[in-house]
Amino acid sequence: MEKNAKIYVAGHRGMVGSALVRRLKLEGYHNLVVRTSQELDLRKQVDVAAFFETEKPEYVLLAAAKVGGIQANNTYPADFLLDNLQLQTNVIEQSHQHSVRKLLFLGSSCVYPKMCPQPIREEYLLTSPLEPTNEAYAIAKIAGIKLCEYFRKQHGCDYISAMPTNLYGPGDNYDLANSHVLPAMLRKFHEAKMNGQPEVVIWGSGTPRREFLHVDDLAIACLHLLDNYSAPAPINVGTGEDLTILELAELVRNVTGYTGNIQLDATKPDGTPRKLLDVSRLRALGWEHHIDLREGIARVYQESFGTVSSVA
Ligand SMILES: NC(=O)c1ccc[n+]([C@@H]2O[C@H](COP(=O)([O-])OP(=O)(O)OC[C@H]3O[C@@H](n4cnc5c(N)ncnc54)[C@H](OP(=O)(O)O)[C@@H]3O)[C@@H](O)[C@H]2O)c1
Ligand SMILES: C[C@@H]1O[C@H](OP(=O)(O)OP(=O)(O)OC[C@H]2O[C@@H](n3cnc4c(=O)[nH]c(N)nc43)[C@H](O)[C@@H]2O)[C@@H](O)[C@H](O)[C@@H]1O
Repeated sequence: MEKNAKIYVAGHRGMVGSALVRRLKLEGYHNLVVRTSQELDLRKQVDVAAFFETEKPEYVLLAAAKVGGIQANNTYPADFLLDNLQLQTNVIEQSHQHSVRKLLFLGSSCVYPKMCPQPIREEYLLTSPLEPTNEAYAIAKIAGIKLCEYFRKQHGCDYISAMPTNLYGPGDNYDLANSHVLPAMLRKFHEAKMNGQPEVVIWGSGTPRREFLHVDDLAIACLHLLDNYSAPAPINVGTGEDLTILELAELVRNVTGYTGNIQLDATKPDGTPRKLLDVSRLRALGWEHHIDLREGIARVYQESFGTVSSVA
């Protein structure tokens, strides 16, 4: 991308969108277009069309979405399917209508089948059933991947799809009911330490394995893909390393300096047993992650809770 290119970052106040804006500015891109959801509800087709007609962006980074952790996905499946289908379809269609030069669509590792061989290669998409707790969100994301693929096939549009693993970083959601596991654990362990609580309860069996990537590493990967990737297939973005939820809890306990016990709540769902991404395709393009998980958690803990980690 040229440094003066007009770039629309959809979802710029979110965790991913704000990381993209920080990285774009750092790399000297200054012609950025942004709108909050209050200013432009991307679910409204007419408003999205008017926005593209006025702004005519050259590049689109689609980081707006309805996002949440396992419980939010499982509780509000109609919202997750409908909101995401509407907003992504409007943005992708209007990008075509207004001759956007390149679009990056953000999917998620949950698009892959529940019982995928590990590590997950991009070609495993749509080979067997999805994990039920996030089926609605995954179906919306698969529709987005396919819409990008089909616009490329039918109209020659340079639309690409990145599949990030579970992300964390500045600007994460810390709501205990709707957040992802890492921000939830940071908050739970921090509050337990501050309040002198004897135990912290974490959800499920503790045995599912997850892979975590700092959102600043993701932002670098996204810009790298915009310059170096042009193909219909989605491309995985992750570290290629995972750990169990119980191991993660021990890591977060250690970072926060909490000394109490960890209790498991088996009434809560585990979700998919494992979703480790095969990141060889992206590595072959010259990208590697830089932020180690322990270092990243310590950094986020300090930024979000104003507390220096005991192990940083
Ligand atoms: N978080 C993860 O672990 C993770 C993992 C893999 C992939 N991803 C993908 O990364 C992308 C961004 O996720 P995130 O974690 O950054 O989510 P987030 O922090 O919740 O941010 C989402 C953003 O989307 C915007 N948005 C939502 N509904 C909208 C609407 N109707 N109209 C306009 N804007 C709307 C919001 O804008 P306002 O702030 O203005 O309301 C918000 O800033 C998503 O596509 C997600 O699938 C995330
Ligand atoms: C990246 C996102 O991943 C999401 O799946 P998924 O990794 O299971 O989402 P998380 O909500 O991060 O949960 C990951 C694992 O951590 C366990 N866990 C333990 N304690 C907690 C807690 O306090 N809060 C939360 N949230 N989990 C907790 C949870 O049961 C699950 O096994 C999908 O639902 C989304 O669609 C999206 O793809």
